[in-house]
Amino acid sequence: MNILEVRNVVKVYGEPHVDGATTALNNIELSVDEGEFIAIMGPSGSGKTTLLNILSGIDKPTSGEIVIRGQNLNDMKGDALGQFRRTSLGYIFQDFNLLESLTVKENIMLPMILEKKKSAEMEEKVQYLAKLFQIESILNKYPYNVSGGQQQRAAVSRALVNEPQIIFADEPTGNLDSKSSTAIMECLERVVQELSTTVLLVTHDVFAASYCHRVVFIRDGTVHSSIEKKSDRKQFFNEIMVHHALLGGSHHDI
Ligand SMILES: Nc1ncnc2c1ncn2[C@@H]1O[C@H](COP(=O)(O)OP(=O)(O)OP(=O)(O)O)[C@@H](O)[C@H]1O
Repeated sequence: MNILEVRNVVKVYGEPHVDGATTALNNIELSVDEGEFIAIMGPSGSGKTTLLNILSGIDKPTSGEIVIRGQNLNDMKGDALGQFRRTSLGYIFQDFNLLESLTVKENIMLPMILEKKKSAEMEEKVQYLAKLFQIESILNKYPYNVSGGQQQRAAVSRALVNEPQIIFADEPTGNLDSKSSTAIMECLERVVQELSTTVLLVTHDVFAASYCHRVVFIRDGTVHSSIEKKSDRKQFFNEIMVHHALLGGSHHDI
Protein backbone atom coordinates (compact mmCIF):
# COMPACT_ATOMS: atom_id res chain seq x y z
CA MET A 1 0.00 0.00 0.00
CA ASN A 2 1.16 3.48 -0.85
CA ILE A 3 1.99 5.67 2.16
CA LEU A 4 3.67 8.72 0.60
CA GLU A 5 2.87 10.35 -2.71
CA VAL A 6 4.86 13.30 -4.06
CA ARG A 7 3.16 14.98 -7.01
CA ASN A 8 4.82 17.56 -9.25
CA VAL A 9 6.69 19.21 -6.42
CA VAL A 10 8.48 22.44 -7.30
CA LYS A 11 10.47 24.55 -4.86
CA VAL A 12 11.81 27.94 -5.80
CA TYR A 13 13.81 29.92 -3.26
CA GLY A 14 13.20 33.62 -3.79
CA GLU A 15 10.58 35.14 -6.10
CA PRO A 16 9.88 32.78 -9.05
CA HIS A 17 11.07 34.23 -12.40
CA VAL A 18 12.95 37.02 -10.64
CA ASP A 19 16.76 37.35 -10.77
CA GLY A 20 18.46 35.51 -7.93
CA ALA A 21 15.72 32.88 -7.60
CA THR A 22 16.90 29.25 -7.29
CA THR A 23 14.80 26.36 -8.48
CA ALA A 24 15.84 23.70 -5.95
CA LEU A 25 13.19 21.12 -6.95
CA ASN A 26 11.68 20.84 -10.38
CA ASN A 27 8.64 18.57 -10.78
CA ILE A 28 9.58 15.84 -8.33
CA GLU A 29 7.37 12.74 -8.51
CA LEU A 30 7.81 9.95 -6.02
CA SER A 31 5.73 7.17 -4.57
CA VAL A 32 6.71 5.26 -1.42
CA ASP A 33 5.10 2.04 -0.20
CA GLU A 34 4.21 1.29 3.38
CA GLY A 35 7.10 -0.52 5.09
CA GLU A 36 9.60 0.61 2.46
CA PHE A 37 13.17 1.55 3.37
CA ILE A 38 14.24 4.17 0.86
CA ALA A 39 17.27 6.41 0.38
CA ILE A 40 17.50 9.67 -1.53
CA MET A 41 20.98 10.37 -2.91
CA GLY A 42 22.44 13.01 -5.17
CA PRO A 43 25.36 15.42 -5.50
CA SER A 44 25.74 18.41 -3.23
CA GLY A 45 23.15 21.06 -4.08
CA SER A 46 20.86 18.62 -5.93
CA GLY A 47 17.94 19.37 -3.60
CA LYS A 48 17.99 16.50 -1.08
CA THR A 49 17.59 18.59 2.08
CA THR A 50 14.97 20.76 0.42
CA LEU A 51 13.00 17.65 -0.52
CA LEU A 52 13.28 16.17 2.97
CA ASN A 53 12.13 19.44 4.55
CA ILE A 54 9.12 19.55 2.26
CA LEU A 55 8.19 15.89 2.72
CA SER A 56 8.34 16.27 6.48
CA GLY A 57 6.24 19.45 6.53
CA ILE A 58 9.11 21.66 7.77
CA ASP A 59 8.92 23.71 4.56
CA LYS A 60 6.22 24.29 1.94
CA PRO A 61 6.57 23.58 -1.79
CA THR A 62 6.10 26.45 -4.25
CA SER A 63 3.67 24.13 -6.06
CA GLY A 64 2.73 20.47 -6.05
CA GLU A 65 1.40 18.12 -3.42
CA ILE A 66 2.62 15.83 -0.65
CA VAL A 67 0.08 13.21 0.39
CA ILE A 68 0.81 11.04 3.42
CA ARG A 69 -1.62 8.15 3.83
CA GLY A 70 -4.34 10.07 2.02
CA GLN A 71 -3.76 13.34 3.88
CA ASN A 72 -2.59 16.27 1.80
CA LEU A 73 -0.06 18.39 3.71
CA ASN A 74 -1.26 21.47 1.78
CA ASP A 75 -4.63 21.12 3.50
CA MET A 76 -3.09 21.28 6.97
CA LYS A 77 -2.17 24.56 8.60
CA GLY A 78 -0.80 25.75 11.95
CA ASP A 79 -1.81 23.55 14.88
CA ALA A 80 -3.23 20.78 12.70
CA LEU A 81 0.05 20.49 10.79
CA GLY A 82 2.05 20.64 14.04
CA GLN A 83 -0.09 17.90 15.57
CA PHE A 84 0.21 15.74 12.44
CA ARG A 85 3.99 16.17 12.40
CA ARG A 86 4.30 15.30 16.10
CA THR A 87 2.11 12.20 15.97
CA SER A 88 2.48 10.79 12.45
CA LEU A 89 6.07 11.62 11.51
CA GLY A 90 9.37 10.79 13.18
CA TYR A 91 12.65 12.62 12.65
CA ILE A 92 16.28 11.60 13.00
CA PHE A 93 18.94 14.25 12.54
CA GLN A 94 22.63 14.04 11.67
CA ASP A 95 23.65 15.66 14.95
CA PHE A 96 21.10 13.64 16.99
CA ASN A 97 19.41 16.76 18.47
CA LEU A 98 19.18 15.30 21.95
CA LEU A 99 18.67 17.84 24.72
CA GLU A 100 21.80 17.91 26.88
CA SER A 101 19.93 18.90 30.04
CA LEU A 102 17.72 15.79 29.93
CA THR A 103 18.69 12.16 30.50
CA VAL A 104 18.51 9.71 27.61
CA LYS A 105 15.24 8.38 29.05
CA GLU A 106 13.72 11.86 29.36
CA ASN A 107 14.80 12.64 25.80
CA ILE A 108 13.05 9.51 24.53
CA MET A 109 9.92 10.33 26.53
CA LEU A 110 9.69 13.95 25.39
CA PRO A 111 7.41 13.45 22.34
CA MET A 112 5.04 11.40 24.52
CA ILE A 113 5.05 14.04 27.26
CA LEU A 114 4.06 16.63 24.64
CA GLU A 115 1.16 14.33 23.68
CA LYS A 116 0.20 13.99 27.38
CA LYS A 117 0.51 10.22 27.40
CA LYS A 118 0.01 8.34 30.69
CA SER A 119 3.20 7.66 32.65
CA ALA A 120 2.69 3.87 32.73
CA GLU A 121 2.39 3.86 28.93
CA MET A 122 5.49 6.04 28.57
CA GLU A 123 7.50 3.79 30.89
CA GLU A 124 6.44 0.68 29.01
CA LYS A 125 7.29 2.20 25.62
CA VAL A 126 10.72 3.41 26.75
CA GLN A 127 11.61 0.01 28.21
CA TYR A 128 10.46 -1.77 25.04
CA LEU A 129 12.50 0.46 22.71
CA ALA A 130 15.55 0.54 25.01
CA LYS A 131 15.58 -3.25 24.97
CA LEU A 132 15.10 -3.39 21.20
CA PHE A 133 18.03 -1.03 20.64
CA GLN A 134 20.20 -2.19 23.55
CA ILE A 135 20.40 1.12 25.39
CA GLU A 136 18.82 0.00 28.69
CA SER A 137 22.04 0.58 30.61
CA ILE A 138 22.35 4.24 29.56
CA LEU A 139 18.77 5.42 30.12
CA ASN A 140 19.70 7.47 33.21
CA LYS A 141 22.83 8.98 31.69
CA TYR A 142 23.07 12.36 29.99
CA PRO A 143 23.78 12.54 26.23
CA TYR A 144 27.30 13.95 26.77
CA ASN A 145 28.22 10.83 28.78
CA VAL A 146 27.34 8.28 26.09
CA SER A 147 28.85 7.43 22.70
CA GLY A 148 27.70 8.86 19.36
CA GLY A 149 26.22 5.52 18.36
CA GLN A 150 24.28 5.30 21.64
CA GLN A 151 23.02 8.87 21.18
CA GLN A 152 21.85 8.00 17.70
CA ARG A 153 20.02 4.89 18.96
CA ALA A 154 18.36 7.05 21.61
CA ALA A 155 17.37 9.46 18.82
CA VAL A 156 15.87 6.56 16.84
CA SER A 157 13.91 5.48 19.94
CA ARG A 158 12.66 9.05 20.40
CA ALA A 159 11.55 9.15 16.76
CA LEU A 160 9.55 5.96 17.30
CA VAL A 161 7.74 6.59 20.58
CA ASN A 162 4.57 8.01 19.08
CA GLU A 163 4.46 5.19 16.50
CA PRO A 164 4.87 7.40 13.43
CA GLN A 165 3.74 6.36 9.96
CA ILE A 166 7.06 7.45 8.45
CA ILE A 167 10.50 8.23 9.80
CA PHE A 168 12.54 10.84 7.97
CA ALA A 169 16.28 10.70 8.56
CA ASP A 170 18.74 13.37 7.47
CA GLU A 171 22.26 11.92 7.02
CA PRO A 172 21.83 9.55 10.00
CA THR A 173 25.40 8.25 9.66
CA GLY A 174 26.95 11.64 8.88
CA ASN A 175 28.66 12.08 12.25
CA LEU A 176 29.44 8.46 13.06
CA ASP A 177 32.46 6.19 12.71
CA SER A 178 32.03 3.02 10.66
CA LYS A 179 31.18 0.80 13.65
CA SER A 180 28.45 3.17 14.84
CA SER A 181 27.21 3.62 11.25
CA THR A 182 26.76 -0.14 10.97
CA ALA A 183 24.93 -0.20 14.32
CA ILE A 184 22.55 2.59 13.34
CA MET A 185 21.75 1.12 9.94
CA GLU A 186 21.09 -2.29 11.50
CA CYS A 187 18.88 -0.52 13.98
CA LEU A 188 16.88 1.21 11.19
CA GLU A 189 16.67 -2.14 9.41
CA ARG A 190 14.98 -3.56 12.53
CA VAL A 191 12.60 -0.60 12.62
CA VAL A 192 11.48 -1.53 9.10
CA GLN A 193 11.48 -5.30 9.60
CA GLU A 194 10.07 -5.62 13.11
CA LEU A 195 7.88 -2.53 13.46
CA SER A 196 6.96 -2.23 9.74
CA THR A 197 7.65 1.50 9.90
CA THR A 198 8.46 3.24 6.61
CA VAL A 199 11.90 4.90 6.68
CA LEU A 200 13.09 7.52 4.21
CA LEU A 201 16.62 8.80 4.53
CA VAL A 202 18.74 11.34 2.74
CA THR A 203 22.39 10.42 2.59
CA HIS A 204 25.75 10.83 0.88
CA ASP A 205 26.84 7.54 2.38
CA VAL A 206 26.74 4.61 -0.07
CA PHE A 207 27.20 2.19 2.82
CA ALA A 208 24.08 3.55 4.57
CA ALA A 209 22.07 3.53 1.34
CA SER A 210 22.97 -0.13 0.74
CA TYR A 211 20.76 -1.12 3.69
CA CYS A 212 17.71 0.31 1.92
CA HIS A 213 15.31 -1.47 -0.44
CA ARG A 214 15.48 1.28 -3.03
CA VAL A 215 17.70 4.28 -3.79
CA VAL A 216 16.34 7.29 -5.67
CA PHE A 217 18.95 9.57 -7.22
CA ILE A 218 18.20 13.22 -7.74
CA ARG A 219 20.16 15.70 -9.79
CA ASP A 220 19.45 19.39 -10.40
CA GLY A 221 16.18 19.07 -8.49
CA THR A 222 14.68 16.24 -10.54
CA VAL A 223 14.51 12.48 -10.10
CA HIS A 224 17.35 11.15 -12.25
CA SER A 225 16.99 7.39 -11.69
CA SER A 226 16.29 4.76 -9.09
CA ILE A 227 17.59 1.29 -8.35
CA GLU A 228 16.15 -1.52 -6.24
CA LYS A 229 17.94 -4.08 -4.14
CA LYS A 230 17.62 -7.40 -5.90
CA SER A 231 20.22 -9.52 -4.18
CA ASP A 232 22.49 -9.04 -1.19
CA ARG A 233 23.67 -5.78 0.38
CA LYS A 234 27.25 -5.98 -0.97
CA GLN A 235 26.02 -6.33 -4.55
CA PHE A 236 23.64 -3.41 -3.99
CA PHE A 237 26.50 -1.35 -2.50
CA ASN A 238 28.48 -1.83 -5.74
CA GLU A 239 25.50 -0.85 -7.90
CA ILE A 240 24.87 2.28 -5.83
CA MET A 241 28.53 3.22 -5.99
CA VAL A 242 28.49 3.09 -9.81
CA HIS A 243 25.32 5.20 -10.01
CA HIS A 244 26.59 7.63 -7.42
CA ALA A 245 29.90 8.12 -9.25
CA LEU A 246 28.10 8.66 -12.59
CA LEU A 247 25.96 11.31 -10.95
CA GLY A 248 28.98 13.20 -9.72
CA GLY A 249 29.35 12.12 -6.09
CA SER A 250 32.90 12.51 -4.84
CA HIS A 251 35.03 9.64 -3.51
CA HIS A 252 35.01 11.35 -0.12
CA ASP A 253 31.31 10.67 0.02
CA ILE A 254 31.87 6.98 -0.53
N1 LIG B 1 17.23 28.83 2.07
C1 LIG B 1 17.71 28.84 0.83
N2 LIG B 1 17.69 29.97 0.10
C2 LIG B 1 18.13 29.99 -1.17
N3 LIG B 1 18.63 28.92 -1.82
C3 LIG B 1 18.68 27.77 -1.16
C4 LIG B 1 18.24 27.66 0.20
N4 LIG B 1 18.42 26.38 0.62
C5 LIG B 1 18.96 25.71 -0.43
N5 LIG B 1 19.13 26.54 -1.49
C6 LIG B 1 19.64 26.17 -2.83
O1 LIG B 1 18.81 25.13 -3.32
C7 LIG B 1 19.59 24.12 -3.98
C8 LIG B 1 19.38 22.77 -3.31
O2 LIG B 1 19.92 22.83 -1.99
P1 LIG B 1 19.82 21.62 -0.95
O3 LIG B 1 20.40 22.08 0.33
O4 LIG B 1 18.43 21.10 -0.93
O5 LIG B 1 20.77 20.54 -1.64
P2 LIG B 1 21.41 19.20 -1.04
O6 LIG B 1 21.33 18.19 -2.12
O7 LIG B 1 20.78 18.87 0.26
O8 LIG B 1 22.92 19.64 -0.81
P3 LIG B 1 24.01 19.07 0.23
O9 LIG B 1 24.22 17.63 -0.14
O10 LIG B 1 25.21 19.92 -0.04
O11 LIG B 1 23.46 19.25 1.61
C9 LIG B 1 21.04 24.62 -3.93
O12 LIG B 1 21.30 25.32 -5.14
C10 LIG B 1 21.04 25.58 -2.75
O13 LIG B 1 22.02 26.57 -2.91
